[in-house]
Amino acid sequence: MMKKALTIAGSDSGGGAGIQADLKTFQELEVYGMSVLTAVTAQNTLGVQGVYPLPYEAVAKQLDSVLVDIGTDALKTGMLFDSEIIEIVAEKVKQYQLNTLVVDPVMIAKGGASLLQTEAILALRKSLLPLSFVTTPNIPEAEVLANMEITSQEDKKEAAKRIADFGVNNVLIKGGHEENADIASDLLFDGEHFHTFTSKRIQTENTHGTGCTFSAAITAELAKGASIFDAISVAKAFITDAITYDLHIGNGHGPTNHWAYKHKGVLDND
Ligand SMILES: Nc1ncnc2c1ncn2[C@@H]1O[C@H](COP(=O)(O)OP(=O)(O)OP(=O)(O)O)[C@@H](O)[C@H]1O
Ligand SMILES: Cc1ncc(COP(=O)(O)O)c(N)n1
Repeated sequence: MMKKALTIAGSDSGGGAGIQADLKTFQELEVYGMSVLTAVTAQNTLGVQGVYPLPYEAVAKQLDSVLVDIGTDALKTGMLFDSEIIEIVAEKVKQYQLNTLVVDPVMIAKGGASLLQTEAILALRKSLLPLSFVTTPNIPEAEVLANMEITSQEDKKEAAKRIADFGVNNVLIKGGHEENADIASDLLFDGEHFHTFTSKRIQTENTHGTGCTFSAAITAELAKGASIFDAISVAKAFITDAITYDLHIGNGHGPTNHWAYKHKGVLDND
């Protein structure tokens, strides 16, 4: 039977990040994709022109509709906007006993627009992280969650441990923002050991939606029953291909190519 994955996130009208990136990734990795919208953004490759949160009732109702009838094998969160939405999601995760929760703690879009109110950090730490199987902060997000600066590999390890202390089983700190490195290296702390997942760093402006796509790929693989290690390995290959075959769409930071992982052969022959 086809496995199911749910994303709880914001809409990116430009199609590169948010709900749209998640559903494209679920489709490519062959799981049945479902979505609960938290907010609509007016967004393109140049930035975010508007943010419109949905009524709280709409978020709760979408969750009930999906979970009462269809259920899910894994779920992820992206843009959650404020603490009230975080509390609703946490309640529903408990109510429906959902164990395979991936929290991508989206805070700020590339151009600087806020996708999470500052007051919501506490709710993220106290209510959602303790219910999570894995969280995938980038470096600035890890700094906020762990309440420390990260300037070295040792700092990264310390931040991962501090975030794990909130009660999340696996912490994966992504290295996409280490722009001076010649590799893109992500650090996993599984509560006991550290592992790194590394690829070459690709020189491109077209990295809109990398974080969303990466966490969606992890979610899809977990839904299919993969271990955390195998899920991250596939997701790393998926995002590396998606960035390698980036799309030159729009006039700013273009999106990645969700099609590339499974269709490299066709793209190479183009
Ligand atoms: N230029 C790059 N070359 C190769 N891999 C990259 C590059 N940029 C990011 N990645 C990889 O993409 C994944 C997402 O990481 P990143 O740190 O960019 O997430 P993010 O900051 O949440 O995304 P965004 O920058 O889109 O908000 C990670 O596996 C990271 O290593
Ligand atoms: C609706 C929405 N959600 C999330 C992101 C962050 O995207 P990313 O960190 O993957 O670039 C975004 N730009 N828009």
